[in-house]
Amino acid sequence: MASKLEALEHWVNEVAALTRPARIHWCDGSDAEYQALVQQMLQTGTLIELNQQTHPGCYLHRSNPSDVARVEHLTFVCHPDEQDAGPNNHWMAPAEAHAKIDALFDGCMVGRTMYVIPYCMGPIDSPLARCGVEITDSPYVVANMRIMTRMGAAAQARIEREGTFIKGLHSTGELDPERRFIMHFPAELSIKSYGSGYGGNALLGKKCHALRIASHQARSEGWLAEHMLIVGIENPQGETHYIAAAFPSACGKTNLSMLIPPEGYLRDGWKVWTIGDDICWMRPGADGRLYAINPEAGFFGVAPGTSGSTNHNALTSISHDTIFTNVAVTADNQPWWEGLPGTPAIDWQGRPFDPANGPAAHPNSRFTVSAKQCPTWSEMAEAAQGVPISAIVFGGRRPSLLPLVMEARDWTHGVLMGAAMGSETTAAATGTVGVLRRDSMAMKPFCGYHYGDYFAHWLSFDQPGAKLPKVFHVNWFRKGANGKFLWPGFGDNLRVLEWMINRVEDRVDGVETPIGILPGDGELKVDGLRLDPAQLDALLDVDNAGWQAELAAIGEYLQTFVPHLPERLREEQQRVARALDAADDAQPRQEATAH
Ligand SMILES: Nc1nc2c(ncn2[C@@H]2O[C@H](COP(=O)(O)OP(=O)(O)OP(=O)(O)O)[C@@H](O)[C@H]2O)c(=O)[nH]1
Ligand SMILES: O=C([O-])CC(=O)C(=O)O
Ligand SMILES: [Mn+2]
Repeated sequence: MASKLEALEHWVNEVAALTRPARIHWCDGSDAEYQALVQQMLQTGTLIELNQQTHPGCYLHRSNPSDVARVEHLTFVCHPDEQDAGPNNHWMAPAEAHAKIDALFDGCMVGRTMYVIPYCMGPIDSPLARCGVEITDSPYVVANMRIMTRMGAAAQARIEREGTFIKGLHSTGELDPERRFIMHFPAELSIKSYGSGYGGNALLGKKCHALRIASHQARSEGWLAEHMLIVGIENPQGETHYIAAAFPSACGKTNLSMLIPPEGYLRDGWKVWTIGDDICWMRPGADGRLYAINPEAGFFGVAPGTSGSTNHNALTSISHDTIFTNVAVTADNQPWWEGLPGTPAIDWQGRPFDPANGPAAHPNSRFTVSAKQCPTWSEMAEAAQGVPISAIVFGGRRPSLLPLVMEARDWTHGVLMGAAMGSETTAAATGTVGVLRRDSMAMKPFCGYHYGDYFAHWLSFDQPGAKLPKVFHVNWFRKGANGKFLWPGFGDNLRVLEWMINRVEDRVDGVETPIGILPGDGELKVDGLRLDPAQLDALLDVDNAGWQAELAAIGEYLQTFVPHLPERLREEQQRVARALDAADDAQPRQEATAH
C-alpha cells in the first residue's frame, strides 16, 4: 500500500514545480530549528533584536506599511457553487481563482527556501483536532506558526497516520496590494494566500484553516468552529464553569480570556483559567453537553491597550520569548505601544517618533507568544476531549442601546442574539474604523459558507437530549452622555460572568424583558466599584423605542440571507418585535420615549 505520506510528498513536489524554490526545508518544530530561523532573520533584518536584558528572546518585526491587517476585500471563498458562499463572502469560481493565483505563484520562490510546515490545530491526541500543512517562503511565518500551532514532527506523524490534512500554500510575494489574494477552496480542503505577510492572511492555520475551512467542515460533520475565547471561572468552592465568548476582532477576547479578578473576588478565592483567546471548536459529547477545544497553541494578540492595569497576565506572558509586530521601541530598545508607561523613541515604521505621524505603535500591532507563558494557562487546554461549556456569550462594541448583559430565553433566541450582533469596526481589518456593522457571531470575516445555512446549522444543535449552554449577550462598550464608557470593564467583567454562572446554577432569577432576561435588583455585584446608581441604571436600561428600531433593522438584515434564512430565525425576530410592541402599548407614551 502506498504510504499516506505520499499524498503530502506529491503535493509538495507539485508546489515546488510551480514556485521553483532553491531549497525545500521540512520543519521539525524543534527549538534548534526555531533558533536558527531567528538568527537568519536577524541577519536579513526581518527581525530586530529587542533589549535582551529586559526582554530575553524577544524580537521585533516591521511589516510593510501596506500590509498590517487582514484584507477582507481580497479574501475569497471559492465554492464550486456561488450560492454556497452567501452574501457574507466574496466569491470566485474555483477554476478562475486557481488560474489567477497560480499565475502569481509561478516561479515566486526562485532563489528562496520553501518551508513545509506540518501542524496540528488542537491537542495532538484530540479527536477534535485537525491537521494541516502550510507551505511558505516566509521564515517569519514559520516562526509564528511554531508559536501558534503544534508544529513539526508530531503533527507530521499524525498526518502520516490519518492521511488527511488541509493544504495551505503561502508566499509573501512582492507585498504589492495589487497582487494579493487570500483564496479558500472548501471543497478541496485547500487555501492559497499570496502577497501578504500579515498574521491573519499568512498564518494559514489560524483564520483561514481554523475558521473558514473548519466552519465548512464543521457544518457537514456536526460541530462548530467559532471566533471565540474559552475561559474557565473557578468559584471559591472550587467549581469551574467554562464560558465561550464571541466578540469581533479587537473587541476584548484576549482580555476576557485572562482577566484578573477584582480585589474582593481574589480575596474570596475566585480563579480564572485561560483555555483560548480567539478560536473555539466545539461538539456535543455523549452527555449532550458541548465540549470545546482551543485549536491554537499561542496568542496573536493586539498590543495597544495591553498594560499592567488592563491585562497584567498578557504583559507577564510577553516579557520573554515573544515576537512583536509593528510596535514602537523606547530609547533603550524595549517594545512600546500606546497604553504603556514610558515614551516611544522609534515608531512602528522605524522613524524617530513624531506625534504628527500618528500613534507610535500601529493600532493593529501584535504580539505572538506561546500560550504556555500565560500565568493563567489551564492544563485543561491540553485535554483531548475538551472542556464542557456552561455559557456562550456574544458581544460587540455598541456605544448605545445594548445593555451590559442580557440572557436569551432559549437556544433559538440565543441564535438570534448571535445573528443580530453588531459592532463598530476596528483596526484589525483594513478600512474605516468606528462604523457599526452587523457581524453575526463575530464570524462575518470568517464564516466559510452562506450565513443563512450557518444560522440553520446553529439551530440544529437544539435536539432532544441536548444539554445546551445558556446564551448571553454583553456590551462592555456602552457610553454615557459624556462619551465615556459606563462600565469599567476588564477585571470587573468577572462580575457579569458571576451573574451568568448564577443563572446557569439557578441561584438568581433575573428579570424578564422583551429583549431577554436582565439582572434583577442587587443580582449584579457592584460593591467596591465607583459606579453611581444612575450609571448602573443606564447600563441596564431597555429603551423600548430604540429596540423597536433595532429589531426592524435586524429583520432587514436577516432578509438578505433569504432563501437560505431558516424560517425559525425569522419567526424569532418577529416574536421579539411583537413583545416590544406589546410592552410599548402597556406603557404610557412619554415614558417609552423619555430617553
Ligand atoms: N473599555 C474596554 N475596553 C476593552 C475591554 N476589554 C478589552 N478592551 C480593549 O479592546 C482592545 C482589543 O482587545 P483584545 O482583547 O485584544 O481583543 P480581541 O477580541 O482578542 O481581538 P483579536 O485578536 O483581533 O480577535 C484593546 O485595546 C483592549 O484594551 C473592556 O472590558 N472594556
Ligand atoms: O486574524 C488576525 O489577524 C488577528 C485576529 O485575531 C483577528 O483579526 O480576529
Ligand atoms: Mn481574532
